[in-house]
Amino acid sequence: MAEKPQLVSVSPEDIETDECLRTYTHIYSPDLLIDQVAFITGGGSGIGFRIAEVLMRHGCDTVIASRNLEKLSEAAKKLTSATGKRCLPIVMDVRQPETITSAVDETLKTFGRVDILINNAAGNFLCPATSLSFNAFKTVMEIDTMGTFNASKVVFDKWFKDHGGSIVNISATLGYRGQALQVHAGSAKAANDAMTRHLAVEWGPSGVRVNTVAPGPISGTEGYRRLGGSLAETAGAFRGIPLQRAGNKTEIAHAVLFLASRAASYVTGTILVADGGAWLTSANDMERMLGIISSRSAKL
Ligand SMILES: CC/C=C\C/C=C\C/C=C\C/C=C\C/C=C\C/C=C\C=C\C(=O)SCCNC(=O)CCNC(=O)[C@H](O)C(C)(C)COP(=O)(O)OP(=O)(O)OC[C@H]1O[C@@H](n2cnc3c(N)ncnc32)[C@H](O)[C@@H]1OP(=O)(O)O
Ligand SMILES: NC(=O)C1=CN([C@@H]2O[C@H](COP(=O)(O)OP(=O)(O)OC[C@H]3O[C@@H](n4cnc5c(N)ncnc54)[C@H](OP(=O)(O)O)[C@@H]3O)[C@@H](O)[C@H]2O)C=CC1
Repeated sequence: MAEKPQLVSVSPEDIETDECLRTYTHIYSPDLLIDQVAFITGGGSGIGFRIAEVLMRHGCDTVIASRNLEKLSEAAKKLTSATGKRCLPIVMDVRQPETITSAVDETLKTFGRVDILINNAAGNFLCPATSLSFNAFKTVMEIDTMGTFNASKVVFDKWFKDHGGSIVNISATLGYRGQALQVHAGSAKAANDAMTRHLAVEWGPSGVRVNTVAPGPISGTEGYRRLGGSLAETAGAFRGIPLQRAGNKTEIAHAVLFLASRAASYVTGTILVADGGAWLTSANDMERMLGIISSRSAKL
Protein backbone atom coordinates (compact mmCIF):
# COMPACT_ATOMS: atom_id res chain seq x y z
CA MET A 1 0.00 0.00 0.00
CA ALA A 2 1.30 3.46 -0.88
CA GLU A 3 2.49 5.48 2.09
CA LYS A 4 0.13 8.30 3.05
CA PRO A 5 1.69 11.62 2.01
CA GLN A 6 2.84 13.60 5.02
CA LEU A 7 1.03 16.88 5.56
CA VAL A 8 4.02 18.88 6.67
CA SER A 9 4.31 22.64 6.68
CA VAL A 10 6.61 24.49 4.30
CA SER A 11 9.11 24.91 7.10
CA PRO A 12 8.93 22.16 9.70
CA GLU A 13 11.55 23.99 11.75
CA ASP A 14 9.12 26.88 12.22
CA ILE A 15 8.39 26.03 15.81
CA GLU A 16 6.59 28.18 18.38
CA THR A 17 9.17 30.87 18.74
CA ASP A 18 9.86 34.35 17.51
CA GLU A 19 13.43 33.41 16.64
CA CYS A 20 14.36 33.75 12.98
CA LEU A 21 14.20 30.61 10.88
CA ARG A 22 17.24 28.39 11.26
CA THR A 23 17.18 27.49 7.59
CA TYR A 24 15.34 29.16 4.78
CA THR A 25 14.74 28.09 1.19
CA HIS A 26 13.82 30.90 -1.15
CA ILE A 27 10.61 30.47 -3.08
CA TYR A 28 11.15 33.62 -5.12
CA SER A 29 14.34 35.28 -6.27
CA PRO A 30 16.25 36.64 -3.24
CA ASP A 31 16.28 40.10 -4.86
CA LEU A 32 12.54 40.22 -5.55
CA LEU A 33 12.15 43.25 -3.24
CA ILE A 34 15.60 44.74 -3.65
CA ASP A 35 15.86 48.48 -2.78
CA GLN A 36 12.31 48.50 -1.41
CA VAL A 37 11.07 49.42 2.06
CA ALA A 38 8.23 47.68 3.89
CA PHE A 39 6.34 49.12 6.87
CA ILE A 40 4.85 46.38 9.03
CA THR A 41 2.45 47.14 11.88
CA GLY A 42 2.81 44.66 14.73
CA GLY A 43 6.08 43.49 13.14
CA GLY A 44 7.79 42.82 16.48
CA SER A 45 6.09 39.49 17.17
CA GLY A 46 4.13 36.57 15.77
CA ILE A 47 3.06 36.61 12.15
CA GLY A 48 4.24 40.22 11.65
CA PHE A 49 7.76 39.30 12.73
CA ARG A 50 7.90 36.40 10.28
CA ILE A 51 6.53 38.63 7.50
CA ALA A 52 9.36 41.09 8.23
CA GLU A 53 11.91 38.27 8.10
CA VAL A 54 10.67 36.81 4.81
CA LEU A 55 10.40 40.22 3.11
CA MET A 56 13.93 41.07 4.30
CA ARG A 57 15.20 37.75 2.97
CA HIS A 58 13.88 38.94 -0.39
CA GLY A 59 15.96 42.10 -0.32
CA CYS A 60 14.03 44.90 1.34
CA ASP A 61 14.56 46.99 4.44
CA THR A 62 11.75 47.13 6.98
CA VAL A 63 10.13 49.24 9.64
CA ILE A 64 8.44 47.30 12.43
CA ALA A 65 5.96 49.41 14.38
CA SER A 66 3.89 48.73 17.49
CA ARG A 67 3.51 49.85 21.12
CA ASN A 68 6.43 48.20 22.90
CA LEU A 69 9.89 49.59 22.09
CA GLU A 70 11.85 46.98 24.02
CA LYS A 71 10.15 44.14 22.15
CA LEU A 72 10.61 45.92 18.81
CA SER A 73 14.30 46.71 19.37
CA GLU A 74 15.06 43.11 20.28
CA ALA A 75 13.15 41.91 17.21
CA ALA A 76 14.93 44.38 14.91
CA LYS A 77 18.32 43.13 16.10
CA LYS A 78 17.40 39.51 15.38
CA LEU A 79 15.98 40.37 11.97
CA THR A 80 19.02 42.33 10.86
CA SER A 81 21.41 39.73 12.12
CA ALA A 82 19.54 36.93 10.29
CA THR A 83 19.06 38.76 6.98
CA GLY A 84 21.71 41.48 6.70
CA LYS A 85 19.04 44.04 5.86
CA ARG A 86 18.13 47.14 7.86
CA CYS A 87 15.19 47.07 10.28
CA LEU A 88 13.99 50.21 12.05
CA PRO A 89 11.87 49.72 15.19
CA ILE A 90 9.33 52.52 15.82
CA VAL A 91 6.85 52.95 18.65
CA MET A 92 3.38 53.60 17.34
CA ASP A 93 -0.25 52.86 18.23
CA VAL A 94 -2.50 52.20 15.25
CA ARG A 95 -5.36 53.76 17.23
CA GLN A 96 -3.53 57.10 17.31
CA PRO A 97 -3.12 58.60 13.83
CA GLU A 98 -0.61 61.20 15.05
CA THR A 99 1.78 58.44 16.15
CA ILE A 100 1.46 56.84 12.71
CA THR A 101 2.23 60.19 11.08
CA SER A 102 5.43 60.53 13.13
CA ALA A 103 6.38 56.93 12.34
CA VAL A 104 5.97 57.42 8.60
CA ASP A 105 7.91 60.71 8.75
CA GLU A 106 10.73 58.87 10.52
CA THR A 107 10.59 56.10 7.91
CA LEU A 108 10.89 58.57 5.05
CA LYS A 109 13.70 60.42 6.82
CA THR A 110 15.65 57.19 7.35
CA PHE A 111 14.97 55.28 4.14
CA GLY A 112 13.69 57.97 1.77
CA ARG A 113 10.79 55.82 0.59
CA VAL A 114 8.13 53.29 1.51
CA ASP A 115 6.89 50.73 -1.01
CA ILE A 116 4.89 48.21 1.00
CA LEU A 117 2.49 48.57 3.94
CA ILE A 118 1.47 45.45 5.87
CA ASN A 119 -1.51 46.05 8.18
CA ASN A 120 -0.93 43.18 10.59
CA ALA A 121 -1.51 44.68 14.09
CA ALA A 122 -4.64 43.41 15.82
CA GLY A 123 -6.23 42.67 19.18
CA ASN A 124 -8.37 39.66 20.01
CA PHE A 125 -9.63 37.39 22.77
CA LEU A 126 -12.39 34.83 23.16
CA CYS A 127 -15.57 36.24 24.66
CA PRO A 128 -19.27 35.46 24.28
CA ALA A 129 -21.34 38.36 22.96
CA THR A 130 -23.44 38.46 26.12
CA SER A 131 -20.34 39.08 28.28
CA LEU A 132 -18.61 41.40 25.83
CA SER A 133 -18.71 45.01 27.06
CA PHE A 134 -19.46 47.84 24.65
CA ASN A 135 -15.95 49.10 25.25
CA ALA A 136 -14.43 45.69 24.49
CA PHE A 137 -16.18 45.56 21.09
CA LYS A 138 -15.15 49.16 20.38
CA THR A 139 -11.54 48.50 21.38
CA VAL A 140 -11.15 45.64 18.90
CA MET A 141 -12.84 47.66 16.14
CA GLU A 142 -10.48 50.56 16.89
CA ILE A 143 -7.35 48.41 16.69
CA ASP A 144 -8.27 46.10 13.82
CA THR A 145 -10.48 48.24 11.58
CA MET A 146 -9.73 51.89 12.40
CA GLY A 147 -6.06 50.93 12.83
CA THR A 148 -5.93 49.48 9.33
CA PHE A 149 -7.62 52.55 7.85
CA ASN A 150 -5.43 54.95 9.86
CA ALA A 151 -2.15 53.41 8.72
CA SER A 152 -3.33 53.06 5.10
CA LYS A 153 -4.45 56.69 4.92
CA VAL A 154 -1.28 58.12 6.45
CA VAL A 155 1.01 56.08 4.16
CA PHE A 156 -1.14 56.93 1.12
CA ASP A 157 -1.19 60.67 1.87
CA LYS A 158 2.50 60.88 2.67
CA TRP A 159 3.93 58.67 -0.08
CA PHE A 160 1.77 56.24 -2.05
CA LYS A 161 -0.42 58.85 -3.73
CA ASP A 162 2.62 60.20 -5.62
CA HIS A 163 4.74 57.03 -5.92
CA GLY A 164 2.34 54.08 -5.86
CA GLY A 165 2.76 51.13 -3.54
CA SER A 166 1.31 47.90 -2.25
CA ILE A 167 -0.86 47.36 0.82
CA VAL A 168 -1.48 43.91 2.30
CA ASN A 169 -4.00 43.61 5.13
CA ILE A 170 -4.07 40.59 7.45
CA SER A 171 -7.62 39.36 7.98
CA ALA A 172 -8.91 35.97 9.28
CA THR A 173 -11.31 33.36 7.96
CA LEU A 174 -12.86 32.88 11.39
CA GLY A 175 -15.88 35.03 10.52
CA TYR A 176 -16.61 33.47 7.15
CA ARG A 177 -19.10 30.98 8.57
CA GLY A 178 -19.94 32.76 11.79
CA GLN A 179 -18.34 31.52 14.99
CA ALA A 180 -19.05 31.72 18.70
CA LEU A 181 -16.97 33.99 20.99
CA GLN A 182 -15.63 36.05 18.11
CA VAL A 183 -18.27 38.63 17.16
CA HIS A 184 -15.84 41.51 17.83
CA ALA A 185 -12.89 40.18 15.78
CA GLY A 186 -15.07 38.63 13.06
CA SER A 187 -16.93 41.91 12.56
CA ALA A 188 -13.71 43.93 12.52
CA LYS A 189 -12.04 41.65 9.96
CA ALA A 190 -15.16 41.61 7.77
CA ALA A 191 -15.07 45.41 7.68
CA ASN A 192 -11.40 45.22 6.70
CA ASP A 193 -12.19 42.85 3.83
CA ALA A 194 -14.66 45.44 2.51
CA MET A 195 -12.07 48.19 3.05
CA THR A 196 -9.62 46.25 0.88
CA ARG A 197 -12.04 46.34 -2.05
CA HIS A 198 -13.04 49.99 -1.58
CA LEU A 199 -9.47 51.27 -1.33
CA ALA A 200 -8.35 49.09 -4.25
CA VAL A 201 -10.92 50.88 -6.41
CA GLU A 202 -10.16 54.39 -5.12
CA TRP A 203 -6.37 54.13 -5.07
CA GLY A 204 -5.77 51.92 -8.12
CA PRO A 205 -5.42 54.94 -10.42
CA SER A 206 -2.56 56.16 -8.16
CA GLY A 207 -0.69 52.89 -8.74
CA VAL A 208 -1.61 51.44 -5.36
CA ARG A 209 -2.64 47.79 -5.04
CA VAL A 210 -4.62 46.78 -1.95
CA ASN A 211 -5.00 43.10 -1.06
CA THR A 212 -5.63 40.85 1.93
CA VAL A 213 -4.33 37.57 3.26
CA ALA A 214 -6.90 35.72 5.39
CA PRO A 215 -5.27 33.11 7.67
CA GLY A 216 -6.94 30.28 9.56
CA PRO A 217 -5.36 29.13 12.84
CA ILE A 218 -1.62 29.90 12.74
CA SER A 219 0.51 28.40 15.49
CA GLY A 220 3.38 29.95 17.41
CA THR A 221 1.86 33.37 18.18
CA GLU A 222 0.38 35.21 21.14
CA GLY A 223 -2.92 35.39 19.23
CA TYR A 224 -2.99 31.61 18.79
CA ARG A 225 -2.24 31.09 22.48
CA ARG A 226 -4.94 33.55 23.57
CA LEU A 227 -7.52 31.88 21.39
CA GLY A 228 -6.75 28.46 22.82
CA GLY A 229 -4.84 27.23 19.77
CA SER A 230 -2.44 24.88 21.60
CA LEU A 231 -5.27 23.37 23.61
CA ALA A 232 -7.32 22.97 20.44
CA GLU A 233 -4.39 21.30 18.70
CA THR A 234 -3.78 18.84 21.55
CA ALA A 235 -7.47 17.93 21.54
CA GLY A 236 -7.34 17.23 17.81
CA ALA A 237 -9.65 20.11 16.87
CA PHE A 238 -7.82 20.78 13.63
CA ARG A 239 -8.37 17.28 12.23
CA GLY A 240 -11.49 18.62 10.53
CA ILE A 241 -9.44 21.09 8.49
CA PRO A 242 -8.83 19.62 4.99
CA LEU A 243 -5.04 19.96 5.47
CA GLN A 244 -5.51 18.52 8.99
CA ARG A 245 -3.34 20.95 10.91
CA ALA A 246 -2.84 24.57 11.93
CA GLY A 247 -0.73 26.66 9.58
CA ASN A 248 2.59 28.25 10.43
CA LYS A 249 3.84 31.83 10.26
CA THR A 250 6.10 31.22 7.27
CA GLU A 251 3.15 30.05 5.22
CA ILE A 252 1.34 33.31 5.87
CA ALA A 253 4.48 35.33 5.16
CA HIS A 254 4.81 33.65 1.76
CA ALA A 255 1.23 34.56 0.84
CA VAL A 256 1.97 38.15 1.90
CA LEU A 257 5.21 38.19 -0.08
CA PHE A 258 3.36 37.21 -3.25
CA LEU A 259 0.73 39.92 -2.89
CA ALA A 260 3.18 42.61 -1.79
CA SER A 261 5.60 42.01 -4.66
CA ARG A 262 5.60 42.58 -8.39
CA ALA A 263 4.71 38.88 -8.77
CA ALA A 264 1.15 40.13 -8.13
CA SER A 265 1.42 43.29 -10.25
CA TYR A 266 -2.07 42.87 -11.78
CA VAL A 267 -3.75 41.73 -8.55
CA THR A 268 -5.75 44.18 -6.48
CA GLY A 269 -8.84 44.10 -4.26
CA THR A 270 -8.48 40.39 -3.65
CA ILE A 271 -8.50 38.20 -0.55
CA LEU A 272 -6.06 35.30 -0.55
CA VAL A 273 -7.33 32.69 1.89
CA ALA A 274 -4.51 30.73 3.57
CA ASP A 275 -6.33 28.50 6.03
CA GLY A 276 -5.74 24.91 4.90
CA GLY A 277 -9.34 24.87 3.67
CA ALA A 278 -10.63 25.37 7.25
CA TRP A 279 -13.60 27.59 6.53
CA LEU A 280 -14.89 25.33 3.76
CA THR A 281 -15.57 22.46 6.12
CA SER A 282 -18.00 21.69 8.90
CA ALA A 283 -17.14 23.85 11.89
CA ASN A 284 -18.30 21.14 14.31
CA ASP A 285 -14.90 20.13 15.69
CA MET A 286 -13.79 23.68 16.19
CA GLU A 287 -17.11 24.80 17.61
CA ARG A 288 -16.90 21.95 20.13
CA MET A 289 -13.38 23.05 21.07
CA LEU A 290 -14.51 26.61 21.58
CA GLY A 291 -17.14 25.25 23.97
CA ILE A 292 -14.48 23.34 25.93
CA ILE A 293 -12.10 26.29 25.96
CA SER A 294 -14.72 28.78 27.10
CA SER A 295 -15.96 26.50 29.84
CA ARG A 296 -12.39 26.16 31.20
CA SER A 297 -11.62 29.85 31.28
CA ALA A 298 -13.79 32.94 31.07
CA LYS A 299 -10.80 35.04 30.04
CA LEU A 300 -7.91 33.52 28.09
C1 LIG B 1 -10.89 29.17 10.27
C2 LIG B 1 -10.60 28.61 11.58
C3 LIG B 1 -10.50 29.70 12.57
C4 LIG B 1 -10.62 29.54 13.82
C5 LIG B 1 -10.70 28.26 14.49
C6 LIG B 1 -11.70 28.37 15.54
C7 LIG B 1 -11.71 27.69 16.63
C8 LIG B 1 -10.68 26.74 16.96
C9 LIG B 1 -10.58 26.55 18.36
C10 LIG B 1 -9.80 27.32 19.09
C11 LIG B 1 -8.98 28.45 18.54
C12 LIG B 1 -7.72 27.98 18.06
C13 LIG B 1 -6.84 28.69 17.39
C14 LIG B 1 -6.96 30.13 17.03
C15 LIG B 1 -7.50 30.28 15.70
C16 LIG B 1 -7.61 31.39 15.07
C17 LIG B 1 -7.17 32.70 15.61
C18 LIG B 1 -7.85 33.77 14.87
C19 LIG B 1 -7.60 35.04 15.01
C20 LIG B 1 -6.55 35.54 15.79
C21 LIG B 1 -6.43 36.85 15.90
C22 LIG B 1 -5.38 37.38 16.65
O1 LIG B 1 -4.56 36.67 17.06
S1 LIG B 1 -5.29 39.06 16.92
C23 LIG B 1 -3.80 39.29 17.83
C24 LIG B 1 -3.91 38.86 19.24
N1 LIG B 1 -3.01 39.65 20.00
C25 LIG B 1 -3.43 40.56 20.82
O2 LIG B 1 -4.60 40.68 21.11
C26 LIG B 1 -2.37 41.44 21.40
C27 LIG B 1 -2.89 42.85 21.61
N2 LIG B 1 -3.99 42.83 22.57
C28 LIG B 1 -4.27 43.82 23.45
O3 LIG B 1 -3.63 44.85 23.44
C29 LIG B 1 -5.41 43.63 24.43
O4 LIG B 1 -5.68 42.31 24.63
C30 LIG B 1 -6.71 44.35 23.98
C31 LIG B 1 -7.16 43.87 22.59
C32 LIG B 1 -7.80 44.06 24.99
C33 LIG B 1 -6.50 45.86 23.93
O5 LIG B 1 -5.82 46.28 25.09
P1 LIG B 1 -6.19 47.68 25.83
O6 LIG B 1 -6.30 48.77 24.89
O7 LIG B 1 -5.22 47.83 26.95
O8 LIG B 1 -7.64 47.43 26.34
P2 LIG B 1 -8.17 47.06 27.80
O9 LIG B 1 -8.36 48.34 28.53
O10 LIG B 1 -7.36 46.00 28.45
O11 LIG B 1 -9.59 46.43 27.45
C34 LIG B 1 -10.55 47.16 26.70
C35 LIG B 1 -11.90 46.51 26.96
O12 LIG B 1 -11.86 45.12 26.53
C36 LIG B 1 -12.18 44.25 27.62
N3 LIG B 1 -11.39 43.02 27.53
C37 LIG B 1 -10.06 42.93 27.49
N4 LIG B 1 -9.68 41.64 27.43
C38 LIG B 1 -10.82 40.92 27.46
C39 LIG B 1 -11.08 39.51 27.45
N5 LIG B 1 -10.09 38.61 27.42
N6 LIG B 1 -12.37 39.10 27.48
C40 LIG B 1 -13.37 40.01 27.53
N7 LIG B 1 -13.19 41.38 27.54
C41 LIG B 1 -11.93 41.79 27.52
C42 LIG B 1 -11.79 45.06 28.85
O13 LIG B 1 -12.48 44.56 30.00
C43 LIG B 1 -12.22 46.48 28.43
O14 LIG B 1 -13.60 46.63 28.53
P3 LIG B 1 -14.27 47.46 29.77
O15 LIG B 1 -15.73 47.48 29.45
O16 LIG B 1 -13.96 46.66 31.01
O17 LIG B 1 -13.64 48.81 29.79
N1 LIG C 1 -2.46 33.52 14.95
C1 LIG C 1 -3.59 33.19 14.34
O1 LIG C 1 -4.08 32.05 14.46
C2 LIG C 1 -4.28 34.17 13.46
C3 LIG C 1 -3.88 35.48 13.35
N2 LIG C 1 -4.55 36.32 12.50
C4 LIG C 1 -4.12 37.71 12.33
O2 LIG C 1 -2.72 37.79 12.17
C5 LIG C 1 -2.23 39.03 12.68
C6 LIG C 1 -1.09 38.79 13.65
O3 LIG C 1 -1.57 38.04 14.76
P1 LIG C 1 -0.61 37.16 15.67
O4 LIG C 1 0.77 37.22 15.14
O5 LIG C 1 -1.27 35.87 15.85
O6 LIG C 1 -0.71 37.92 17.06
P2 LIG C 1 0.34 38.74 17.96
O7 LIG C 1 -0.38 39.03 19.22
O8 LIG C 1 1.66 38.07 18.04
O9 LIG C 1 0.56 40.05 17.12
C7 LIG C 1 -0.23 41.18 17.24
C8 LIG C 1 0.71 42.35 17.01
O10 LIG C 1 -0.07 43.54 16.94
C9 LIG C 1 0.59 44.54 17.71
N3 LIG C 1 -0.43 45.48 18.18
C10 LIG C 1 -1.52 45.19 18.93
N4 LIG C 1 -2.20 46.30 19.19
C11 LIG C 1 -1.55 47.32 18.58
C12 LIG C 1 -1.77 48.71 18.47
N5 LIG C 1 -2.81 49.29 19.06
N6 LIG C 1 -0.89 49.46 17.75
C13 LIG C 1 0.18 48.88 17.16
N7 LIG C 1 0.44 47.57 17.22
C14 LIG C 1 -0.41 46.80 17.92
C15 LIG C 1 1.28 43.80 18.84
O11 LIG C 1 2.43 44.50 19.30
P3 LIG C 1 2.46 45.37 20.68
O12 LIG C 1 1.74 44.57 21.71
O13 LIG C 1 3.93 45.57 20.90
O14 LIG C 1 1.79 46.65 20.35
C16 LIG C 1 1.71 42.52 18.14
O15 LIG C 1 3.01 42.67 17.60
C17 LIG C 1 -3.44 39.73 13.27
O16 LIG C 1 -3.99 40.61 12.33
C18 LIG C 1 -4.39 38.58 13.54
O17 LIG C 1 -5.74 38.99 13.61
C19 LIG C 1 -5.61 35.90 11.76
C20 LIG C 1 -6.04 34.62 11.85
C21 LIG C 1 -5.41 33.66 12.71
